Amino acid sequence: MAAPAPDFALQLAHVARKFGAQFVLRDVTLDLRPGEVAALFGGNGAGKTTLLRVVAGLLSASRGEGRVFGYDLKDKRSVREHVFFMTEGGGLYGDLTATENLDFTARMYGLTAPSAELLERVGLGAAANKRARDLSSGMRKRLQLARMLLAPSPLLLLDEPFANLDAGGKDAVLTHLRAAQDAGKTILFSSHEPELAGQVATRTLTLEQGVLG
Ligand SMILES: Nc1ncnc2c1ncn2[C@@H]1O[C@H](COP(=O)(O)OP(=O)(O)OP(=O)(O)O)[C@@H](O)[C@H]1O
Repeated sequence: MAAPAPDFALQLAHVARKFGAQFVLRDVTLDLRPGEVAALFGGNGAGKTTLLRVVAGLLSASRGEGRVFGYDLKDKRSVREHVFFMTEGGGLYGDLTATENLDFTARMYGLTAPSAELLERVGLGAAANKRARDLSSGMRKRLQLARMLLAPSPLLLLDEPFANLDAGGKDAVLTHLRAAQDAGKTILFSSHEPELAGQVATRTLTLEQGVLG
């Protein structure tokens, strides 16, 4: 691959990933420019989460190359510094309360503790003192959304951000994704909900047979 090209938020060239003998990703090539919002579709087991994990620096590619803001995917430390990866449970500490989880996230990024208003913004004001493990699945998703609002990372990777949310939660995700888009962030998110995803995505991608179309 050519020299780092930081005018791209993400570049993937012929990325493959296998588990055992099975190739889940066969040949994924993708360029995302800063500010693009890409929705990633594909049936169950198509490899969406696997692709997000490769981009997040959590899984290595079996073949191919990629860069995040010019940093080689193999330079996992630099990649992780530029990426926020939102999954339902990832990055949450079950024993800590919602407030403590956000304080921890803020410290991780070298920020001061966020105000209680942040939890209000995602509809979790009443659950501030509940431990993460005692939150419902949708409430954990909202807590993840609050973590995303804190993260200074320029590339946001979101695994099914609309799943397990009620109508208000889905609206909150849309609102905050639009705000992140307005702030110039690049976003790649997987979804099974084309109607919702289409309200924010500037691009749609589909994974099928390990190839991106
Ligand atoms: N760590 C792993 N070890 C072995 N196989 C794995 C591993 N992670 C994922 N897979 C397999 O890779 C395939 C793709 O899984 P992945 O979770 O990426 O799909 P997905 O598109 O996100 O699916 P869904 O829409 O159902 O969430 C599946 O067959 C899955 O079993």
